[in-house]
Amino acid sequence: MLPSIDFTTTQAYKYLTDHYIDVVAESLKGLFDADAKRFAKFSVQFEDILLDYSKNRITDETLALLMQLAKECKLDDAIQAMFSGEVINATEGRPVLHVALRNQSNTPILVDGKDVMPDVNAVLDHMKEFSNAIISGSWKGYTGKAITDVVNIGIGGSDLGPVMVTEALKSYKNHLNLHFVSNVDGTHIAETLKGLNAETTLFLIASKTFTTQETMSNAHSARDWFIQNGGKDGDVAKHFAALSTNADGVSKFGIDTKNMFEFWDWVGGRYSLWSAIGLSISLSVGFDNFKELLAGAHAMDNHFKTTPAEENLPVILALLGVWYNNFFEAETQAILPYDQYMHRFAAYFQQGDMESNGKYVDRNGKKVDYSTGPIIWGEPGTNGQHAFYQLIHQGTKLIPCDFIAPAQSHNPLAEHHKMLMSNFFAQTEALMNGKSREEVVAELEKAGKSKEEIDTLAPFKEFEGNRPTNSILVKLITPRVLGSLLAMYEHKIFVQGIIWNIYSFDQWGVELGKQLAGKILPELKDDTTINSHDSSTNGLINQYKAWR
Ligand SMILES: O=P(O)(O)OC[C@H]1O[C@@H](O)[C@H](O)[C@@H](O)[C@@H]1O
Repeated sequence: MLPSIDFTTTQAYKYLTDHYIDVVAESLKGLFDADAKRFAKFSVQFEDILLDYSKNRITDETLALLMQLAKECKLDDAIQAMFSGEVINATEGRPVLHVALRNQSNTPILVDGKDVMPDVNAVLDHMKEFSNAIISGSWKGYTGKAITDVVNIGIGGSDLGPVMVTEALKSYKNHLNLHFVSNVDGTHIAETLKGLNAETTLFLIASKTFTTQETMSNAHSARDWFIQNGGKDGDVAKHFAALSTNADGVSKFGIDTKNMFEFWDWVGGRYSLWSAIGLSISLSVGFDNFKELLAGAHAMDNHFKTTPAEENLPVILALLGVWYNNFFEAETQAILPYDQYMHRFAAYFQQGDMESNGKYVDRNGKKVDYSTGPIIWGEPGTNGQHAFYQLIHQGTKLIPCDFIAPAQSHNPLAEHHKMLMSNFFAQTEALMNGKSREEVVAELEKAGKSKEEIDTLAPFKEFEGNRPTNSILVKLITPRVLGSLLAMYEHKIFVQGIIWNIYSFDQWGVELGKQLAGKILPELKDDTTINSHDSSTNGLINQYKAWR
């Protein structure tokens, strides 16, 4: 059982409410001027990851109060409850044990009194054996040729993680061509299959439930394509594998359960890249690198479980997020990786964070009267700079940003990486310091502008600064570092869910749309005029029918 505490009734929350008034009056620039040790004080290193959170609108007291808040919300008990396999996903009646999937120290983790580690390890062994066979070419397609292309068919958590990681680790990639099909829009699979050869293509049907409409439709279309292109029913086993918790569904589809890579209902979809759902990752970068990814996550799990809150990366990030979300009323959180390989990182955590903490009902079933999960968004730097940073610098909204960058590049071309990094450093400095009226005026004077021109232009060129950022500087994006980074954000989300007293591991909010689509689909079969909905929905459906 998770503790259930309304964080707005804690002592710490009351103190933070008063303390906020003082902090709002402070400038980050002033806080840095007043304390030469601010960076040393507000930064923490874990292996090859340095988190600098000094450019946040906090003081020693803020941090102490946020830590007190975590304590009053019984965060330690909640962490203990998750790692020990308690049923903390209460609305689905399940434990939450993605940490078991990367539990490289193999300590027993019990679910209903049974250690899950032997099963976890057996699937990892199966993934290793299969990956090696496909990569080495010893696994042959139906005409005796080796596999050249792998198509992962899945959506949500069965897509976003594998896509993001295979992109982030592209420099570790082998000769296999990876493709990902998620959208039910036929364009996605049709465009993917163009140019593929059925003799050398392997399909991974990735679905925890094996019932998801998009994935099942794409899987059936893939099988039809396979048969139309020369494969026989009996050849399916050589070209289709399933990653799922649903053995019945898999065999009904016609995939040999020998080619099924199992996982369990205690793995949430958006936390499943560490499970069999990660098979595409293992195929793309090799099993050893996949294992390194798991090892990095495991190291972060241990850090999260055992490190005092003051030094604990996920806890610090989470509490800073609460500070902005609930006191500064920030609505969003930007994730800005200065690494092209990580271009799907923010998209991945859109699901990770927003599906976990986008809830307005607390763990007592009551509607909350405070703000919960933020809107997560972001694009890689420097592209974002030339698109939406205007609003971050001079807009009316406060947008806390996480800047992430590797000190070393996998592609050290000429001056590229230095240029990239100069932007990474410059942006957080600019957001913090801004540019005062005096500086603007001096610059315009130097450029020879008249007094009148200066008076007109100056307000537009001023930056008030004081905009908070975290800098996450890593040595190099390796599988291990990536694993740690991902686990760091996962645990951040967990901590915030505990503070906000919500259930972070269900996703009932995605069901209603699915249900209604299920009702509407039969209505689209023929051209009968529809009048069973509101006038807008009827009007749209009927116009669609007229135009199709
Ligand atoms: O892996 P499945 O069962 O096909 O589910 C895919 C996705 O389906 C969505 O409906 C869920 O909201 C996601 O959490 C999930 O990842």
